[in-house]
Amino acid sequence: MTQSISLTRYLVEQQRVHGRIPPELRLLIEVVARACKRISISVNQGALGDVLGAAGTDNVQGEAQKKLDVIANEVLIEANEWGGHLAAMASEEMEGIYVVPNRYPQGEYLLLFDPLDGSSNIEVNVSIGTIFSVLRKPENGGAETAVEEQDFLQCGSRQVAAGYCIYGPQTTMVLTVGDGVAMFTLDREQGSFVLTQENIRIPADTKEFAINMSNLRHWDAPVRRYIDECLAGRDGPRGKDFNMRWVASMVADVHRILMRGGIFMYPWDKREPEKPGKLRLMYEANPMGWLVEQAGGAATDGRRRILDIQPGKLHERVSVILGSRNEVDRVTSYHTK
Ligand SMILES: O=P(O)(O)OC[C@H]1O[C@](O)(COP(=O)(O)O)[C@@H](O)[C@@H]1O
Ligand SMILES: [Mg+2]
Ligand SMILES: [Mg+2]
Repeated sequence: MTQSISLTRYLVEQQRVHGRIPPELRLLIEVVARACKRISISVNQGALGDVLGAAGTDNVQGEAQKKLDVIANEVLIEANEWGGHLAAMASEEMEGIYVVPNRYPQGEYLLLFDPLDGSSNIEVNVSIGTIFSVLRKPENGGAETAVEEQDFLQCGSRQVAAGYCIYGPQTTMVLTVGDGVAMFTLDREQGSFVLTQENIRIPADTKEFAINMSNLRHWDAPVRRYIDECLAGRDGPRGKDFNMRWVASMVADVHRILMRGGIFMYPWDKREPEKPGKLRLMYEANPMGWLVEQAGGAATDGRRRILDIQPGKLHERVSVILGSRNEVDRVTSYHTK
């Protein structure tokens, strides 16, 4: 019988054998994974646990919060604030950054998260997830300097770890520390994440696209052209039929793309022209963009590599095109030519 490898063992090997991550980062990822296990329990309780429905509050983006958005946010903060690995956290559900209180040991990392992605799917029992990104606190004055929002405004290419946990038929954590993408499935009997796939690769070509088609009339010409060509199928310029999937949980759509390829798009559209996109750069597009690149795919906003975008603010939005490399390159070329 082959021995199963837990997330903890995988991370210890990344640290000790391969020297890819320092011990503090390993411990930080383990705490995030523990928090995700806790969130998974709440998600599974559903109607039994009084966790469904609206929280009755709005977040900083003016979106109505679900009870689970708030619960997941609290779980992540409580699990991480006393561990000693973090200087501060930022979340989709909090307007400003959360600086680790000085009664707890201070660390060198910054953690960003979308505590519950795909909130519109909570009540209908469709996959949702937690997305996270880890940056290093910039060395702009030593460990004693107070951390500020400005410290978070780093390009995605500076991430030191990123991942998501999807709460679906299985609870699965997908992670990169910059050396490929690994997947861990939660073994509920053992209570631990077990390595179930390493070195995930996204095929360069695909016949599957993911976009919210109801926004078609609002799209810009390059996106419209790309989708029109897909819809024309084998009779059109692409010479092949395409399939469409849209879960409306970015975690679930990206997970499918990591497992079997595809392209995901949430582009800029004319409804709110001053808004660059719907999705958030720092805790949705950056971690997902890095995972996809680490699996051999690509991620752009139509013109720029997502990971090269310099954020101007914490909750910055961005247009997102990611997945199978040849398709992303094609849509990007439609924008730039
Ligand atoms: O409802 P729409 O417009 O299809 O948008 C779906 C997209 O919005 C999101 O739900 C936004 O994330 P949140 O649920 O964290 O706000 C993505 O996960 C998803 O891809
Ligand atoms: Mg989200
Ligand atoms: Mg969310």
